[in-house]
Amino acid sequence: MASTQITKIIGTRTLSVCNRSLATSFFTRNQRFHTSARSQLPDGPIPRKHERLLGDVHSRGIGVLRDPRFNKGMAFTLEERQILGIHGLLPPAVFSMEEQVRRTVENVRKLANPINQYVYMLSLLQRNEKLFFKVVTENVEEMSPILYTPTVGLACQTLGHVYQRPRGMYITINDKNHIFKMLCNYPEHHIKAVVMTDGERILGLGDLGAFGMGIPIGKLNLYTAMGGIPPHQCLPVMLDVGTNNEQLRNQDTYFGIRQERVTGDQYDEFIDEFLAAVVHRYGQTTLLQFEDFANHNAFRLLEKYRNKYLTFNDDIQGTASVCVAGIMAAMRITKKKLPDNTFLFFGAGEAAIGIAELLVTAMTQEGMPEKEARSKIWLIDKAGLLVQVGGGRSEGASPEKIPFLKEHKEMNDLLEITKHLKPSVVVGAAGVGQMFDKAFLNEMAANNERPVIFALSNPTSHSECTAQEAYDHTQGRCVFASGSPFPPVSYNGKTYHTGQGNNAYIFPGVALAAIVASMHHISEEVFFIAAKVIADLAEESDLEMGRIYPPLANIHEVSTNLAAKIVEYAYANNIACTYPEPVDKLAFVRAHQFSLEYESFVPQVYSWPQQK
Ligand SMILES: NC(=O)C1=CN([C@@H]2O[C@H](COP(=O)(O)OP(=O)(O)OC[C@H]3O[C@@H](n4cnc5c(N)ncnc54)[C@H](OP(=O)(O)O)[C@@H]3O)[C@@H](O)[C@H]2O)C=CC1
Ligand SMILES: CC(=O)C(=O)O
Ligand SMILES: [Mg+2]
Repeated sequence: MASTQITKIIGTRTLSVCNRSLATSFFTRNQRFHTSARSQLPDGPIPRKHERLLGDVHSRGIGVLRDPRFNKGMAFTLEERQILGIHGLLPPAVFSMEEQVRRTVENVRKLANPINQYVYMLSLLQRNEKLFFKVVTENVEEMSPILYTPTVGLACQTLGHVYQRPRGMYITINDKNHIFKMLCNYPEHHIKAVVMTDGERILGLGDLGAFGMGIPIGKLNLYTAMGGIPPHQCLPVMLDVGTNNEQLRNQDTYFGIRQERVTGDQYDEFIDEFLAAVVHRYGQTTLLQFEDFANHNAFRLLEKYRNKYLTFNDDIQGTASVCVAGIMAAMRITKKKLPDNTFLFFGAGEAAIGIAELLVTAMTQEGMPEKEARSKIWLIDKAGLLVQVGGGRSEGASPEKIPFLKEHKEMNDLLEITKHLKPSVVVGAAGVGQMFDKAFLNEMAANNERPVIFALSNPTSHSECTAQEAYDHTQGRCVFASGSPFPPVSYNGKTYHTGQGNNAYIFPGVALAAIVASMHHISEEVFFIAAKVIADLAEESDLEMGRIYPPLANIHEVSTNLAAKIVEYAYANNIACTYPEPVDKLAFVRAHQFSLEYESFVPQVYSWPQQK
């Protein structure tokens, strides 16, 4: 023969059938085939670790259809059906992925009830992963309210009914001292990101215990749909230490441990052990995202671990970033500089304090001394305005509130405070719905030509006001954003598409960068960079229609560009461990993203160059 014919095989299943070693390499390299891998592979039996990894890959026949990572439903071609031994197991028609996407969207629309839509989509994920992510990514504005806020809140509240199949890991306080062994039960070996919650502050819905698992699952679905992070690299975790929600504990469908929350040293040791076990199992640069922990744990755990692990708190830092981005973009409408404003926060928790701190950074970058920047920011908590009152208040204030305490008389009525302080920017982040009423919004409009009003609390039922209310009661002059999405608003013959001030604009891009660059840790500066990138990506046409964020429909591209900027920062500041440094950061990021297209299972033939 003039040239040696070999088979280049695309598609892990066929590959595994022909050559186990090659399949191992193929799979561990994120489904990118390298011919050079052949010589690097050890002979003999594949180590146990890979055996499990390849467990499903060996199967032909019905197993292919039952594995969501490889199933294409009726998109398998006749040739593939024959090769894989599934011919006859499907109806004869062959549909394209585009047809499948269209039909899925139609089916979702037919289900008017959001929770049914959520269940439908999650069962698609459990059936056909590629199709799920293709549908969500290409229809993100329509799908995000179903898979994320507000419906995910409802899904968490009813998770006992909605639960279908295992996803992620449930680790309880009773598993202390065994967590590493438990992690070894997880079938994926290449986890790069863990999103975990203990369920104590789920959105604005309070303590939902183990039902809070809906949130890490939802966030990680967005990692892939909005950031292109491969789903097999993501692990959602519920850290179940009990729940203080007695009603929930007594529900017959409740599936968490039925006891009050464990606190103190036991809790801390549990979290410590979990984090150490994760990095022991998956490596020091595994990203650890804290999500929806209660305030009393969130701040201190962030302080404890921020320089020890690759970690961030989404509710504090991600929210800060997206809100400051929104405020910066809003300044292009109000024509003010940040230091020209008075900021008032309704709420002084994770979200509000995180935003306030990043605002201080932003104002100091504009040349304002820190003390003066802090003087521009006022916060309200359950006890009213954060004031010092002869030092009495500071005794009770948590450490993160102290830098914002003011020497001022006590006040606790939002309207009175607004009349008195005349803020130009108000941010609602207390998790209490309907606090921005007509009188309050009228007052904001009376004091400002373009009042900036953010109603960040989630889900929609906890939003401080609706978009329609904000426009109606400010004569259409407000600059509005909300944590949960609102449909377009009509006021005085004009339609406004309001922006979603949600950390979903931040965490997929930050996580993508952290993963691909194997960042050592995530500094505060990363969130400031992210805020600037997102603020700049809002175009004049967005601002004109009332939207201070780039359209959610573009979020995959937005996250990709954001990640590239952060990767650049990471290499410039020596916190990237991936070697060598890529020249083209954007191309580097794209090369790591999950492909939304089906892979072919048909072997392709090519020739080696003729040997002389
Ligand atoms: N849009 C987004 O991307 C995000 C939105 N959020 C939303 O923000 C909300 C708050 O979250 P988070 O900051 O983490 O929660 P926290 O529990 O940390 O903070 C809540 C804050 O609101 C204050 N508060 C509660 N009730 C009242 C009241 N009746 N009057 C005045 N203040 C009150 C609390 O006061 P005290 O300190 O006295 O207890 C606390 O300061 C939630 O709805 C959450 O969904 C959160 C993260 C991201
Ligand atoms: C969006 C989010 O993280 C929250 O509401 O908690
Ligand atoms: Mg959250």
